[in-house]
Amino acid sequence: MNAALFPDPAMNDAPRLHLETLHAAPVASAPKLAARGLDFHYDRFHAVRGIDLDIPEKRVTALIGPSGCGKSTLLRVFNRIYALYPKLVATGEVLLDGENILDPRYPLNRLRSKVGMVFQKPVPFPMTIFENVAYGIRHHERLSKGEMKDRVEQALHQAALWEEVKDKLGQSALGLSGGQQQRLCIARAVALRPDVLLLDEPTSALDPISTSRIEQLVDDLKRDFTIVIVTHNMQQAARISDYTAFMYLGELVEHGTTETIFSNPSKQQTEDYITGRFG
Ligand SMILES: Nc1ncnc2c1ncn2[C@@H]1O[C@H](COP(=O)(O)OP(=O)(O)OP(=O)(O)O)[C@@H](O)[C@H]1O
Repeated sequence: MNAALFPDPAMNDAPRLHLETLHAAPVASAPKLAARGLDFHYDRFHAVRGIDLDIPEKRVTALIGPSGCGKSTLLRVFNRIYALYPKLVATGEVLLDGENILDPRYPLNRLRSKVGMVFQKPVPFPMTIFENVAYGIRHHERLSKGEMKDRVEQALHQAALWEEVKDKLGQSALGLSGGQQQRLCIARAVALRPDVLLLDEPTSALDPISTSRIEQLVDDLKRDFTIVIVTHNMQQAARISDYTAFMYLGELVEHGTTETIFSNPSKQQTEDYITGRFG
């Protein structure tokens, strides 16, 4: 299905979870990220099957589906992280701005700077808050001390963490709360100024208040980044995503605007899942 033909939910004034028919203009631009005939094998296990999916630019796309359906695998293929391990094979294409990132000639360094990832459990490096953010930047760019300071501050602002840490940048990141650590991981990712942010269940280890801060943050970040988020939480998908893709047993069952998927899905399986009849 082609997201370019979908109405653009972000152009609609209706608040989230207000499930009305949209009358917004279609998204005209080419997708930022797209899977074409994508398959993935863990050795002999065929985990992702024939996925065709368009991810629109500067929008939030949620990947939902029951445990083991391949959401995290698909997300990991989007930044070729699987390439670190033997016997893991992706075939087909993942196009980032039209270029196939699965092509081994696509430089991994470039990919890492364009596609950032945040994992389920926040894992700060055992170093200072400042160094956590600066570390990745040093791998990709040569900045003066002043430029680095500005860049770290900007990333911490973008991750809505600056006010809480500005007076303790030299302290260990391990002393932050779980929610703060996750925002630090988001700061680390956005500090590289990627085009795409992949979030793998970023709130599943967090309390409700931290979860709501991250959700608000995701809504803010989509001004600057294309976001793909894996979530088990249907309410969360409905609250924060513009598009939703429902997967089952490695296949993409249905993909559309979040309003359509939640109010008027075309497949029975989708309806059963979002209404909690299975999964
Ligand atoms: N490293 C691995 N080696 C072999 N099989 C794996 C590996 N990782 C995942 N799988 C299998 O691939 C399938 C998809 O897993 P994946 O983690 O992508 O699902 P998921 O939808 O993200 O699940 P969950 O919601 O529980 O995190 C599952 O059947 C899983 O057992």
